[in-house]
Amino acid sequence: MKYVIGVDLGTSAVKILLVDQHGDVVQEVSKSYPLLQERAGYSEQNPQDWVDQTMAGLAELMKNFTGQPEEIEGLSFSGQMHGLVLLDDRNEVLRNAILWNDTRTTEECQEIYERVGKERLLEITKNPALEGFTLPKILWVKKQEPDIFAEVNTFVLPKDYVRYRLTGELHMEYSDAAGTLLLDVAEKTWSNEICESLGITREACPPLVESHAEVGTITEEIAEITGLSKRTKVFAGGADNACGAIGSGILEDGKTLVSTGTSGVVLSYEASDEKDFAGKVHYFNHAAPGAFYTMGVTLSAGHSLSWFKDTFAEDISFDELLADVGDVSIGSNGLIFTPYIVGERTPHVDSTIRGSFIGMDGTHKKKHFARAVLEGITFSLNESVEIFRQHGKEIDKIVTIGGGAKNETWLQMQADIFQANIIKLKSEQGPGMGAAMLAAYGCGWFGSLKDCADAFLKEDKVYTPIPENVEKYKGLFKIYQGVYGKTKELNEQLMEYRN
Ligand SMILES: Nc1ncnc2c1ncn2[C@@H]1O[C@H](COP(=O)(O)OP(=O)(O)O)[C@@H](O)[C@H]1O
Ligand SMILES: O=C(CO)[C@@H](O)[C@H](O)COP(=O)(O)O
Repeated sequence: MKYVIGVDLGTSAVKILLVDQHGDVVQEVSKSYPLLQERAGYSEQNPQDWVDQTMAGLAELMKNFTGQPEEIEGLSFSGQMHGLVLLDDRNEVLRNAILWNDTRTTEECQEIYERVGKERLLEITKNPALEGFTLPKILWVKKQEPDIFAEVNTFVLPKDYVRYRLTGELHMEYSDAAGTLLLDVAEKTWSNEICESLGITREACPPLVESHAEVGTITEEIAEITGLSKRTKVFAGGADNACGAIGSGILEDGKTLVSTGTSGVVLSYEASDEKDFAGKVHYFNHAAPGAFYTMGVTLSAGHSLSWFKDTFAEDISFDELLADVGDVSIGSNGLIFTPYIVGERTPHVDSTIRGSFIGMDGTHKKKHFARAVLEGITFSLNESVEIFRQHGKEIDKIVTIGGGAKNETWLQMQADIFQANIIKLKSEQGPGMGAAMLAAYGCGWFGSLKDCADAFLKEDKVYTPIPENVEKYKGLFKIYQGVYGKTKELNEQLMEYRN
């Protein structure tokens, strides 16, 4: 038998899938690492934690693998997007990575608009300046940590760094480069204009490759530590949402995906770069050759749920926490949650807004709060679904992936709130599967990613909207939408009290 490995470097954990030639997941290993939140709005991780946990995960997987290491022909990556990893001239890491959900860079976003121009930025990158993207983080380090900035030789994104440590080769690929705000998305080149306007040297931008490009093999040292063969080919991989799209078969027009990982994403396939969403949703290069995708992002989807669990129910599992949410009626007995616990991106680009529980009542128990959290996250995602519908997209079927797809009540809730059939695949690990598929395609097992998707992806269950629930949620969604405007000013006033 032949195998490939997909490594998904998520925000909560690295998830590693061993996938056989038929597309069956024969082993799955997950290793978590901490999120470092030193101050409100800050979010960092130590790149060494990613490397250590990836090695540990690969070693565990190989220990349980009964075949020969050489049967694993290829390995590829999916990675949390936008995170800034700064390297010196020996490719040593200069500081903790600043992540996609870090919102300290509002001033730098303004600077980008002033120097490049809002319209011009949208023309080149197809995206607005958002705090989470990489370029404002580079500018923040330049201004706030000049000594570190003086040492910078190059910058990469999270999975690029881990791939470098496995192969000794340093690259970035287009789907992740698109999220830096330094790429000319249509031309697929680093933008000289943006680099020059903001004083970033072109040499700091790493070489660009396609997602299915073979970039090297496992080094001897890593082969020894993990048990992998040093002949295993390593392919560049893609941004986690691009890989999630591949791993969910979002490879042609009309296909939509919802992901509930740490972030939440509603993603739609685009055959060209020519649509105009006026920057309301992100517009990036797909990891499938020549294609694109658009997406709306909820900054704290699974993160809201894990925050709630860690704060109020630390000692129980997600399954225990959610065991009785199905007994609570729609609307959580008059309780609404907005998931803005680190600010928001879609539809409200706002780093100051924070979350709320509205309608707390003396009768509410933990199960009401837990259900309200699920409902609030799903309402937030529905705002992205609405933007797509307003731009003419027909959305009657959505593939669902990510940690949140493990819960049946949540999946039915998605069907009722999105008013669409929700398709759960056999594996909810879309990004890891997408990475494995890039390796399978790169190894030449299939003529196209679409052929690979047809062979690998299997539907498990479909959740259809229940008309009575749909009606109830329509009213609640309107109330939810009102909360942002009513809490915006209050949150601005609270700013001075935040650490
Ligand atoms: N059994 C479960 N039921 C519902 N949600 C879950 C469950 N297990 C994990 N989650 C949610 O999934 C999130 C992690 O999803 P994942 O796709 O692995 O994220 P990431 O790729 O960002 O690391 C957690 O933050 C948590 O909220
Ligand atoms: O910032 C974005 C997309 O623009 C996030 O979606 C990150 O890519 C992190 O993904 P997860 O860890 O939640 O999968």
